[in-house]
This record gives sequence, structure tokens and C-alpha cells, in this order.
Amino acid sequence: MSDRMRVKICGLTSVQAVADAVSSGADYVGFVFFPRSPRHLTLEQAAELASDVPDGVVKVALTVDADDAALDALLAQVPIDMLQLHGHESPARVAEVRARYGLPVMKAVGVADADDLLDLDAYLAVADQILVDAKPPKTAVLPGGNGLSFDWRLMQGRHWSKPWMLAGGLTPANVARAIELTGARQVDVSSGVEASPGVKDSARMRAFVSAAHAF
Ligand SMILES: O=C(O)c1ccccc1N[C@@H]1O[C@H](COP(=O)(O)O)[C@@H](O)[C@H]1O
Repeated sequence: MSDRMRVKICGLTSVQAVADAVSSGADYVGFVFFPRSPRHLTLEQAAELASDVPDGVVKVALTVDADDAALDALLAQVPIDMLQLHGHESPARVAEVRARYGLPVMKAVGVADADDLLDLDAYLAVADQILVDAKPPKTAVLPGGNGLSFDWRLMQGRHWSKPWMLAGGLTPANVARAIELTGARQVDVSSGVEASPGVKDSARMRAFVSAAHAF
């Protein structure tokens, strides 16, 4: 993987949002399969949206503690390039999913303090990529997509053997600072480019991608 800055826009829910994300220059587009999320898609909706994504843009399915039956159904119906596991999946479960489906797997790890970064090591051995996200507060309804960031200084001086992506509370206004502080070469955004929960804003997507791709 080259060191070119890559951007993922997650939680797309309409044909127009997919078109806008692609034309803004997103490298990855994410579809959420988690019924409690305002960005949740049915398999039929996701199949339609995925069919509009050109080759070269990575289609990511975000799932939360999904079992084999749910993943079997998802992957039978939606042409997905990468799985993002955003729940409490153990390293063993990550390895199992990767072997069963033969797709690259990105495991999300929630970070609130330096100790949380220790959890990351166990996943480096089994995942293709790590998504470093803000740990959700105990009261949160969603395990991600809350628009919350963590102390980016925790990432300074860290080097890992696998590609990783920074997420959590990124916006067009703060993504440059986040990249400068963390050294991230991949960034992921959802709520920071929305007009309202689940509704993406095309100008904010363009501004975000352009700010990140400037690095
Ligand atoms: O976006 C969601 O609804 C969601 C639901 C369940 C798990 C994760 C979810 N989103 C992911 O969370 C991070 C950060 O999002 P944000 O930019 O802070 O809104 C990102 O990876 C989203 O894909």
C-alpha cells in the first residue's frame, strides 16, 4: 500500500450521497449495517448503493458483532470489498471472519486513554487494518458514529506493522490538525460531513476530502 493519503466516508444512505462521496474523491465508502444507527441500510438498499460505486473505490461494510448468518446474507447480496468490524469482536473472531470470507478486515479499536492502545496489539496479528476510533461513552447508543474524538496526542510516536485509519469526531475544520498530530495516512468520517444524522452534505464531504488530500 502506497503512502498516499486515503479518505473513507462512512454511513452513506442515498444514491446521491454515494455519487457526491465518489466525486469528492473518497477512496473508501462505508455502508452501515446496525439497526440502531440512523445510517443503517437494508441489504436491498446497500446492494443498490454499492452498484453505483466505481472500481477503485473500496466498498466497506460496517458491522457490529455480526454472526456468520448475518455476514453470509450480507455478502451474498452486496458486493463488498472490505469488512469493518466495529463491535466487541475478539482477535479470534476477526481471524475467523477473515478466513471464512477471504475479504480484508479492518477492526475498530476504541481509544480513550493510552491503555486502550494496548488492545490494538492483539488485532495487528489478525486484521488487515486497524481503525483507531474514539471509545464511545457508556451511555452512548452507538458504538461509533457519535462525532466524538479522543486525545490525538496519544498517537504521537506510534508505529504499527499494519495500515491504520484515524476516526472519531473528524470534520472538515479539524482533519488537518488531526493528521498533523497523529501522522495518520488514512482518515474516516461520518457525522462530521452530515447535515443531520444519516444525511450527508456534499459541500462538507468535498471540503473534508480536499483538506485531507492536501497532505
Ligand atoms: O456511523 C454509525 O452509525 C456507526 C454505527 C455503529 C458503529 C460505528 C459507526 N460509525 C463509525 O464510527 C466512526 C466515527 O464516526 P464519526 O465520524 O465520529 O461520526 C467511523 O468509523 C464510522 O464509520
